[in-house]
Order: sequence, then C-alpha cells, then structure tokens
Amino acid sequence: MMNSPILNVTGLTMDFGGIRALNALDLDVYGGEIVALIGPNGAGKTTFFNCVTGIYMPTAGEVLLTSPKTGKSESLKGLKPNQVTEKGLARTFQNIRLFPKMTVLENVMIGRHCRTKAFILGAILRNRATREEEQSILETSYAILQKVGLEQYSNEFAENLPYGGQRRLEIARALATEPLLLLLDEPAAGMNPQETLELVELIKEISADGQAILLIEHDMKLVMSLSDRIFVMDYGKKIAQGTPAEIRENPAVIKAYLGEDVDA
Ligand SMILES: Nc1ncnc2c1ncn2[C@@H]1O[C@H](COP(=O)(O)OP(=O)(O)OP(=O)(O)O)[C@@H](O)[C@H]1O
Repeated sequence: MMNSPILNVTGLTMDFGGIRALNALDLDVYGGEIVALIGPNGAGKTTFFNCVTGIYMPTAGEVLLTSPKTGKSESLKGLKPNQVTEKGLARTFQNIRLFPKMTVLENVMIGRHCRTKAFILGAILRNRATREEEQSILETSYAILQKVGLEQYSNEFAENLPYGGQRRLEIARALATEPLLLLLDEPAAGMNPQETLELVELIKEISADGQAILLIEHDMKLVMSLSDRIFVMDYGKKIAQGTPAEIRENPAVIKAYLGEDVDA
C-alpha cells in the first residue's frame, strides 16, 4: 500500500479528568480496506470514534483525512460533527439515531443534503434548479435504499422498521453523505444471527464498491471474517495490529481477552 491513508490518526490522546481513555493512539485506514477496532469493554473504542468525529476535542494528537482522488489532506481536529461529515467521514452510532417520525426515504435524503448546495435558499424560492436538485436527491436516496435492501419500506416511518432494518437505514443515511470513510459503531449490536449474516453481506457489498470502512465490533466472528486489518486496544492503548490471522495468534490480545473467545 503505497498511497497515503484515507484516515491517518497519530498520537490521539483523550483525558476525562484523571482517566486517560485514549493514550497516544496511532491508526490508519487505506482506500478499499475494512479495518476493525476491537478491545475489551472500556478499552476506549467509542472514545476514539467520538474524538475522530468531532464529538470530543482530543487532549492531544492529530486526525488527518485524505481524499484519494485529489490527494488533499485536511485536519479534522477541532471540527464540529457536521463539518467532519462534510469533509468525508460518516458514522453510525451504537444506539440507533434515526428520525423515527420521518419516512425511511426522508431519513436517507437528510444525509444527502450535506452534499447539495441550493437546499435552504431553494426551499424558500423553489426555483427550477432547486426542483431538479430535489429530484436528484430523491433518486440517489432511493438508489441507496435499493443498495441496502430497504426500498420496499421507503414510505414507512423509520420507527416501524424492524430493528435490523433500522440499523441498515443508519448505514444508508451515512452512505448518502458520500463518505471517504464510513465508521460503523457496533453495527451488529442487538442483531439476531440471521440479521448479522445479512449485515456481513451488506458490508461486503459496500466494500466491493470501493468504500473504505472502519468498524467497532464485539462479534469476533464478524470481525475475523470481514476485516483486512484489525487494531486491538486495551486501557486506551493500542496493544496489537495486524491481519485476522496475526491477531488470533497474538499473545497480548489473548491475554487482554482472557476468558473471552477470540478464536471464533
Ligand atoms: N464522557 C466521559 N466522561 C468520563 N469518562 C468517560 C467518558 N466517555 C468514556 N469515558 C471513560 O473512558 C474509558 C473508555 O470508554 P469507551 O466507552 O470509549 O470504551 P469502549 O471501548 O467503547 O467500551 P465498550 O466496548 O463497552 O463500548 C472508560 O473508562 C470510560 O468510563
């Protein structure tokens, strides 16, 4: 991999009072990769996502996002979550955050609006350019719903989707922002085995389209079967990185997970 990484995180540190939740963490994700961030409960995985996506301001470190197309790098540090999304980093949350009383299609269209210009002024003026843009948002959003297999529910309220469907809708909304990198925070949490299998297929399809993905996940089977590379954290520090085969054999990882089944 000779290109620069899409995401390049160096020395990321986050203190909460006396707790160092992240300790000088380095992590990178290259184009087309699926990378997993794993670690026992409280290791600092969610804090890492929150620092990278502008929810927390890290105590120290740097977060760079590079467009593989233009080669242009930008720092995400200190940006607000919506600015981070605009720069090309989209995420889903551990707890689903949809607009329950909006339709499935509308939830995706909201993600789409971050990539369009005329929206607010246009909504007032309703000129031809705006109508065309709205039509294009509608079509693209519908195509994304087809991608995740939810098009038949496009006019349902989001809250009426089954749980697995709501998680897929969150992914659809994140994809609608056309991210350089997609962050998935425990995408399989709470899913039954069938939903998890379908999710794995969906993530593989999205990846096959060239989408770079970084995910936090506790389901080791999913992590081992999907990831190109894995980063392992414990107590805020990176304790290992490598391919699934390397991570499975890593003594530090086995020790951190003592009592948990890494060999899934
Ligand atoms: N807002 C906060 N204020 C104070 N401490 C926090 C805050 N957020 C996280 N922490 C602490 O930072 C540490 C890392 O927590 P974090 O939620 O990032 O771990 P995690 O790896 O995501 O865990 P899990 O797998 O259980 O989701 C924990 O000790 C946690 O208590």
